[in-house]
Amino acid sequence: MMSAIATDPPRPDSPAPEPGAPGPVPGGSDRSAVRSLLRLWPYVRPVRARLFTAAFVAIVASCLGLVIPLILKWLVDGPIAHRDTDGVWLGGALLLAVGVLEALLFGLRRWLVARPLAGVEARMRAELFRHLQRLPVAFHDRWASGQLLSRATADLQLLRMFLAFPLTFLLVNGTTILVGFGVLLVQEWTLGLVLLLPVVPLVLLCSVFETRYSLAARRAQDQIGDLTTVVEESVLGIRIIKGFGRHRSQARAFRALSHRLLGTELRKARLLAGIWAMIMTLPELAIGAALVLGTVQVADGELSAGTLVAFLTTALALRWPVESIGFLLAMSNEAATATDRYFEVMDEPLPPDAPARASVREDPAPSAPAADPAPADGLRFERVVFRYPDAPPDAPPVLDGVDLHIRSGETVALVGATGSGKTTLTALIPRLHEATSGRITLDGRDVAALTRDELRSLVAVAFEEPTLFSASVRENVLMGAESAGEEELTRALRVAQAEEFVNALPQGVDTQVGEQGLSLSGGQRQRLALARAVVGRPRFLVLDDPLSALDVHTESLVEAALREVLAGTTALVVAHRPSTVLLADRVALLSRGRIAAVGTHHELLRSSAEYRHLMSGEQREEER
Ligand SMILES: Nc1ncnc2c1ncn2[C@@H]1O[C@H](COP(=O)(O)OP(=O)(O)OP(=O)(O)O)[C@@H](O)[C@H]1O
Repeated sequence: MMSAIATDPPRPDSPAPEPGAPGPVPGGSDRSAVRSLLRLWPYVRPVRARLFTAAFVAIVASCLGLVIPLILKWLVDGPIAHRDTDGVWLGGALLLAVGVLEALLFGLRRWLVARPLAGVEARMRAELFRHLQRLPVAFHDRWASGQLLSRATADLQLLRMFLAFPLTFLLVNGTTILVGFGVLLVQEWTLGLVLLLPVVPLVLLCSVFETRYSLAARRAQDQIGDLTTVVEESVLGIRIIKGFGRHRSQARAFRALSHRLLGTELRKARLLAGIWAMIMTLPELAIGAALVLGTVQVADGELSAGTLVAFLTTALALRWPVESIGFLLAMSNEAATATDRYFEVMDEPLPPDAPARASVREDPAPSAPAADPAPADGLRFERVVFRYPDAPPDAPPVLDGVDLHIRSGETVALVGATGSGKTTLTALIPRLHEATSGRITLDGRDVAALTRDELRSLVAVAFEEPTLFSASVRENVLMGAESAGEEELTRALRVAQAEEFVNALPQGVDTQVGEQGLSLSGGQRQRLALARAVVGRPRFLVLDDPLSALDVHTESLVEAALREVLAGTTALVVAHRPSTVLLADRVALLSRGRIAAVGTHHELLRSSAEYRHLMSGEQREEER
């Protein structure tokens, strides 16, 4: 994955804007938080009954709070005015009962939503992970890993919080405000209208706030992704950082990013503080005005003291629902942004399993009839062109018409200058990248027409940079062929000359080799990766310089064992060293995007100056 800073999909590696600068928001001006949030419905659907029940319970609980002013009115105008002690006790008991019931109902609401919403979060995370696993390598080349991590963690947490809290409470508080104003207008409509006065300016302010806050929220969430990338790279690259004494520059990069994030968070806080100040001040002013007017009306005998008490208590009970709107909107905005970020990844189309491209091709190769595939035709590249999707448009393709036939059972070494496209060519066989044009056939079958499973069962790969997972040696090797038994595992380890060092590990093949196999040496990791490639006795084997990290002695031992494996398979082996080249029956020279020469090692030494130059190490050896 790229080390990069992301803000603007679909190029998540574009630089983040400066703090304060308007950040890009997906969908541009027509982005709607509601439309974004509606996309969560398929995930919420299975738990809708619980969510609606919880919302209903919360509405009942919240509206119960509005009964308290009515009891107070009855208390003031009735028992208190008539000095009826029993009535006062009854009123007190009623108030207590309503309060306790309200608390119990809010507790029930929380119980109702907690488990289902954790389930929604887990399901969304699992689907994101599954999608990420199936997205093509080109996608992962483009996206910074921290951006993906933050989507899978922080953004999904935000979504769960939104579903648990703001979603319900926007509904609950909205209903409470409506019912409350209804009660106020019924009690004394003139005073009710005074309280309604701030509504228009508040709605306008909220809509301005929403637009500004969503920009800041998007920027903050992208910056968290950038920060995650830096932390992840600093941890994974700790050896390089220490080896080159780069702590300070890494710390500087981290500080710069966290400073940007701080700026964005402060902007969010300022926006929130502004809207909150308005949301708190305007209703307070209206309540103050209503209090003065109401007191005058009571003094004039136009209004009972109980009604005024009930009116003001209802108005005060509505303070929290009104005041909460600001941060509920803020949280909803962040959730909408998190939803956008989540679906940016989920909307990335998956490559079709077996594209129709192969079957509708206009120029089928005569050597590979689709209806009757030639058995044991080996591996063929036919006019294969490949250009990286993110390469500049004027750059020449990395592969520009590769033609090569590796006969069944043959091993061909692929040789070329560094950067000539050898790794790229090998990556096209298991379709880690799709060829831009041309085709690759395995025993006459176009790889583009094979399903991923078929392809994986035919081809095994080992790359120069061996990746091991935090699992046991056994699990790492058997990843190459899950059905392989103990015998196959031992054979594969023997071929890769890994048996001895694996047996010396504390728990042998059951030893956990840690994240990226960091507890093993480079050569040991490379041998386990090689064992993984050969364990399933694949029909086609693709090895990208698999012995580069081995010492000369181990290399010759691995080569001797590998010869046996290669004898029974069709293989393409990227080779930098003459010793690896000698494993092959023939050598193909990749130059300027094409196969410039094919022949045995000695034929090419005679006929190709470029090959002689590349193999000059061996020449020196021969001279010696
Ligand atoms: N993900 C990518 N996006 C764009 N260009 C890429 C990408 N990966 C590799 N390239 C470019 O493609 C070209 C071929 O790279 P490749 O890794 O296939 O070369 P190679 O022959 O295997 O090199 P080496 O011998 O050094 O391993 C290089 O110019 C490289 O910069």
